[in-house]
Amino acid sequence: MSTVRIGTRASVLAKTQSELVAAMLRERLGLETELVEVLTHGDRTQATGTPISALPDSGTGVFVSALRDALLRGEVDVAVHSLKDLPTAAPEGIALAAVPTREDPRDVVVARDGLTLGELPVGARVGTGSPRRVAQLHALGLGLDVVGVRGNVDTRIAKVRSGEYDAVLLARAGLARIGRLEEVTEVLDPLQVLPAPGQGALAVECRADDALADALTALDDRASRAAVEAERAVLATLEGGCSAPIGALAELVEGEDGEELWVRAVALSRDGGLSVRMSATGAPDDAAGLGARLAKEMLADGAAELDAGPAGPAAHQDAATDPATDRVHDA
Ligand SMILES: NCc1[nH]cc(CCC(=O)O)c1CC(=O)O
Repeated sequence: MSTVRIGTRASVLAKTQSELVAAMLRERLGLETELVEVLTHGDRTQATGTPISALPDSGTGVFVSALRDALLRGEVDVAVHSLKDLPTAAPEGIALAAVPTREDPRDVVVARDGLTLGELPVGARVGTGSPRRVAQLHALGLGLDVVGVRGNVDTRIAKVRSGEYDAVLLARAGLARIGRLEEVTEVLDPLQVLPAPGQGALAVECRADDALADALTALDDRASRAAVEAERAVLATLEGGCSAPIGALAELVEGEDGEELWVRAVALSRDGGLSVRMSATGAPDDAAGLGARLAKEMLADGAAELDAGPAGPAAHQDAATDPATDRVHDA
């Protein structure tokens, strides 16, 4: 077979993730690979300084669509994304060929002086562009001053080093992949801060009609796929009924009758003052059904009303992300 062209964004994290998938293709399938950098709409606006909120397609998938376009145009054969950045709608002509083994999905704190969130003084400046993180930070009740931040992982950490922020929140997975785990000063318990649906997982896409789709299933991890299917079903169903920030995490656990999928989810008001939190267990092969049912219960239990309240502090920050998730803000 000829060389597999893997489309990637130009950021360090994106290239590292694409190289990870390239290595799997070489080692497991004996394929030759080549990384092809695709400049996305989001990357261009970052360079020019235009806020993402000012873009016509602000909301979902600013960083995703350019890679998919390159795939559909035949310029690349594989696209690698952070799964949490994908819109829930399935794209025409593109297959989610593999979800490789997921990294630790939890959020982490990178704070000055090795501090945890609980050790930061009242009024400390904590940077995040994610409404999900903003709402959950407020819900902790620590009196933190939550402020918007943009830029890639490096830039965000640098803002703690320079003293501009006392701390930033990031996905552990991104730091693990770029070899910066030593920056972490606290790993957040999902009981307090639930990650974004799909966080820590990669999405390996190809053209639906490409013979490569079959071969790529060798990269798929069953447990990771089941977990993210449940989380994304929670997200898709909640999105249908509210625009509140959402966290969700599913894990395979050993139940009385064998393997079970355990899903936890939260929807919050933007200021974190109100939340609907639920969990459920079910069969891993009904992951999407499980997630959808959980989300419907959440909507019935008040999640549908969450976005009706007055806009909280999240309304004042840089709207760098989709209202409900971490999608769109720069990796
Ligand atoms: N939305 C940005 C984004 N998309 C994926 C990751 C990290 C890697 C991952 O979650 O798989 C990040 C950065 C972050 O949230 O800290």
